[in-house]
Amino acid sequence: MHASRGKRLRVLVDMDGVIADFEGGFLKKYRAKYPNEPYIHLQDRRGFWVSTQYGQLRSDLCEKAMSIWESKNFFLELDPIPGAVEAVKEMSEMENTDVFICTSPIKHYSHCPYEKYAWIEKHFGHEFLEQIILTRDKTVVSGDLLIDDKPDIQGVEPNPTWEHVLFLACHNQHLPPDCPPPPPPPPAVLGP
Ligand SMILES: Cc1cn([C@H]2C[C@H](O)[C@@H](COP(=O)(O)O)O2)c(=O)[nH]c1=O
Ligand SMILES: [Mg+2]
Repeated sequence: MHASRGKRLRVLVDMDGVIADFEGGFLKKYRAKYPNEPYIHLQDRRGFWVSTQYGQLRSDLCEKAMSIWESKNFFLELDPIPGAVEAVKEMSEMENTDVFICTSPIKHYSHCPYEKYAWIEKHFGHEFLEQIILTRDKTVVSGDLLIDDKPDIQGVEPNPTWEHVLFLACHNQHLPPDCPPPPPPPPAVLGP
């Protein structure tokens, strides 16, 4: 459809959970730093926010979880999701197609923005640095498709130009297709 109108297809590809293994990298480093604390197996992950689910497990674990991705080298040392780098490179070489990496940095900015750039350079090469979009609000970015593992992508623009393609991840694989995420469960009631 786009090619017949002479228009190029613009694909926005998320980074964490789509091309970089945020969940696997988190769990590995969390268990190494807090070997005596409880943790959540990847198959038991529910909901986009790791910090929220760890906070539900025990309130102080929310901050412990956050300390992992706020640490130096967390983002830089993430493994690629198997096949993802190759797939994005292939897509970026397709005719009439422009690919951008569209990723949200954390607000604790000491390491994350730099490391996201360094990760892209390491896995895609220097040229690909032209194709990075760092934003906390993906709704204001224009594109045709946004491939992203977050089920609900919200921001100031109520009608983004892109169509959201939900990328399968451990935290969203139980959601029914095309449905908004369920509300969070009520806090667990602890016995006496
Ligand atoms: C799970 C989780 C993630 N974050 C941060 C980590 C990343 O910087 C963004 C997610 O970026 P994406 O572009 O939407 O993939 O969010 C966080 O702060 N807390 C969490 O629990
Ligand atoms: Mg993501």
